[in-house]
Amino acid sequence: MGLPRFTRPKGVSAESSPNLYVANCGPAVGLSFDTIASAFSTFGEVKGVYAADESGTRVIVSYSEESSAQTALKVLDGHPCPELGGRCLHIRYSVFQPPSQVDNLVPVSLEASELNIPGVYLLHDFVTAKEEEELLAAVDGRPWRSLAKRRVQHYGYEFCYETRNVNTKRHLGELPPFVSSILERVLLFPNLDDAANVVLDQLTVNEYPPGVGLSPHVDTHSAFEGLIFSLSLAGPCIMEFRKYSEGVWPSNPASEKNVENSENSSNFSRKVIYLPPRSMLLLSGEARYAWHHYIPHHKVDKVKDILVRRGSRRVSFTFRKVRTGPCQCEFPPYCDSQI
Ligand SMILES: O=C(O)CCC(=O)C(=O)O
Ligand SMILES: [Fe+2]
Repeated sequence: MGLPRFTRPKGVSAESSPNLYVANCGPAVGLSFDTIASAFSTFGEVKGVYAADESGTRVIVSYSEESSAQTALKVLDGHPCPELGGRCLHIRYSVFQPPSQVDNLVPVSLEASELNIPGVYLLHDFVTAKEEEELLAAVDGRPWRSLAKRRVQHYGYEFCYETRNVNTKRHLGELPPFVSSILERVLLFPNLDDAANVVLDQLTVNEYPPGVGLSPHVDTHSAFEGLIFSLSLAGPCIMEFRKYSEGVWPSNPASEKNVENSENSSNFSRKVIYLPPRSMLLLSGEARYAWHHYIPHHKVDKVKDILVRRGSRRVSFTFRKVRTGPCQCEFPPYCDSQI
């Protein structure tokens, strides 16, 4: 049984609720959940008794009616309870805790192969710490454009966030010299069928402050070709992949907002990977065309039971090839060129 999402209120004067946080009570002091439910049912119908935390000495008693919780609190708080071996309970109203910012509930993979999504690859230490420093210095020497929550730079072609597309008629010029060695190195990526065809001509640099992520999206099929490379620098993050059942995936940015923090994940599969600094992610095939990618807006991520702080910033370099004709991918339900 997972822990319920009810906790002890922070202040003393919490609002009344049908859920009680009961301390000095639980399996670790010899009281089973059934015994506790039976004692508390004197005051009304008990919906459930749950561990409040891992201690075994604090429980949540959940009543059907708020009035039952009020009576139980009045009678039992600070008084010995004869039905519980005379124990003196400490009771407060409990409050509903929204889903944790940190605990994503989906285990975070360290390797792309664990995800079982065709077309996702991750290479660790794609650049050295020195190269990372140089790349950061290079972009910090160029003008940033401020968006609502993060800063961006575009090279090759500008990406327009309103249309989620690029104006192919407005070429901004070659990609800057400071990424030349990266462009050469991506050709050596072990998972490319036809390296000769990889001529990346668009670069978006994103700078995320702590707690800022990116809404779930698929890079527009008609805007970019099939390979998307993303280099993570300066700070880590996690990336979630979502595959929506056909027909329910959000087809426009406005509806994406509604699903961003959706608890109702029955409409999509979720997989999560950890992106350490200096790693290069490749999205291709199904991963690029049919899965949304999403960076949760966390300051801290839970990775294999370890809390990993995002750092003062994360800077990503996303390399793509601008598409000149319609997309003819094998994923028509997800393709803006084929709907
Ligand atoms: O920051 C990243 O790694 C991903 C950026 C991204 O998905 C995008 O620019 O479309
Ligand atoms: Fe993207």
